Amino acid sequence: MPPADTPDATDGPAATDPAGRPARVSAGAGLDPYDAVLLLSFGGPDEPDDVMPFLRNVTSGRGIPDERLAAVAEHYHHFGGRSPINDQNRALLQALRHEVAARGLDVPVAWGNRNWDPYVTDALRDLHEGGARRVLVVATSAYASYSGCRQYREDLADALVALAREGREIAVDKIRHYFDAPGFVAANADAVEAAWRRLPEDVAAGAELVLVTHSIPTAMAATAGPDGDAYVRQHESVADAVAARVRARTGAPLPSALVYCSRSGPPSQPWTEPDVNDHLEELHARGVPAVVVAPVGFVSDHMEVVYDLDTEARETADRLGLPMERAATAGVDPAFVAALVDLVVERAAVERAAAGRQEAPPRPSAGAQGPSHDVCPVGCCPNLRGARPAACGRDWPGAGALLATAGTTGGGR
Ligand SMILES: CC1=C(CCC(=O)O)c2cc3nc(cc4[nH]c(cc5[nH]c(cc1n2)c(C)c5CCC(=O)O)c(CCC(=O)O)c4C)C(CCC(=O)O)=C3C
Ligand SMILES: [Fe+2]
Repeated sequence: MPPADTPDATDGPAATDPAGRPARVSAGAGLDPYDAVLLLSFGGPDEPDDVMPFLRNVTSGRGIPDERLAAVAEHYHHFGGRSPINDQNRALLQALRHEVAARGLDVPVAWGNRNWDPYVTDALRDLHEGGARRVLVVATSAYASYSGCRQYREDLADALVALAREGREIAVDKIRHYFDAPGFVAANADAVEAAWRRLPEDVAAGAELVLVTHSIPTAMAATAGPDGDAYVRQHESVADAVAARVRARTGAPLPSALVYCSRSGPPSQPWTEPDVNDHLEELHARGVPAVVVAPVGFVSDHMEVVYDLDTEARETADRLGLPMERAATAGVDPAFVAALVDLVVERAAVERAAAGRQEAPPRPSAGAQGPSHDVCPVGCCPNLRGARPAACGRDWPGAGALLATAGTTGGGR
C-alpha cells in the first residue's frame, strides 16, 4: 500500500499511482464554497449502560419488537457493551484530517452521529461556533437507500432546524454516493485478494467469493435511488468490479455472489435475500471447498461485521467444515481515505462550476453505471413510514421555511 501522506502526490492530475491505485485529485481552488467537512455516521454504544438507550434511539418509532432489541443487545454485550464503530470513526476522522491537511486544505473536519454521542446537531453547532456556514457531509454509507442516505438527510434536517431555533444558520450538502469510487473498490479488492491468499493452497483455486451487505426490506430496496433498485444495483456494481479485479490479479475463477446479513423486522415482511448463512450452506452442499467473505456493504468493522459475520457466519462455516477467510473492510485504507477527500474536492469544484466558474472536475467511477447524482432528486430513497423533511436534496425547503411553519413540520421523529 502507498504511504498515507506523500506531500508531492497532492499535485497533478494522474489517474493512478504506480501501484495502479487511484492518485490524489489536486486541491485546486481549495474547498471554496465549503468551509468545513462533517463525517456523519450511525453511532454506537461505548459501554454497557449505553446499549439499551442506544437501541431505543435507533429504533424509536420503528416498531421493532422487544425480543429483537434484546437479541441485538446481546450482540453488543458479547463485546463488552461496546460497539467497534466509534473507534473506527475516530480513526477515519483522524485519517480524513490528515489527508485534508496533506492537500493544503485548511478546513475543520468534524464528526457527528445519528444515534449516539457525539450527535450531529452538536457537531454542526461546534462547526458553526468556529465560523463554518457551509458544510460538506461525508456519510459512512457508500450506497443509496432510505437507511443509508435519506435517513441521514433527515438527521441533518432535524439538526438544521434545531440550530435555526438557536439563531444559527448553516447550509449542508452531501457528497455523491461513493460505492463506485476507484479507491473504495481498490481497498475492497486488495482486502479480498489478501484474504484469498490466506486460504489453504489446496482449496484456494476452487474458492468462491461471498460479498455481503446489510439486508433491507424489499420495499426499501425497490424504492432506493432516483429510479428504484439502486441499493442492489450499486452493490452488484461493486461486487462485479471487485471480483473482476481479484480474478485478474490471482488467475482464480472465484465465482461470486451478493448476499445479505443482519435481517430484522417481522418474518412476514420480506427483506433482501439470501442470508449469508443460508448461502454458506448452499455452497457447502454444492461442494465448494472454501470461501472468502467480503463485507463490501460496510465501510468499516461495524457490529454487523464482527458479530453477524465474524461470530455467526464463522460458526456456520466451522460447523460445515468450510474454510472461510473474512476480507477486511475499507476502514482507513489510504486509497479509500483519499477517495473520500477526492469526492469532497470534486463536489466543491462542481458547486463552483454551478456558480459560473470555468471548472470541469474529473468524476471518476469504477462502476458500469458511471458516477451517481450530486443532489438527490425529489422523492429519492423515500421514507416509507411517512415523509419528513430531509436536507441536501432538491426537496429540502430550508430550515427557515420549516421554522416559519414550526409546529406542523419541524423537529421530532
Ligand atoms: C442499510 C443499512 C445500513 C448501512 C448504512 C449505514 O451505515 O447507515 C445500516 C447500518 C447500521 N445499522 C446499525 C445498527 C442497527 N441497525 C438496526 C436496524 C436496521 N438497519 C437497517 C439498515 C441499515 N443499517 C434497517 C433497514 C434496519 C431496521 C429498521 C430500522 O431500525 O431502521 C438496528 C436495530 C436492531 C435491529 O433490528 O437489528 C441496529 C442496532 C449500525 C451500528 C452497528 C455498530 O454498532 O457497529 C450500522 C452502521
Ligand atoms: Fe442497521
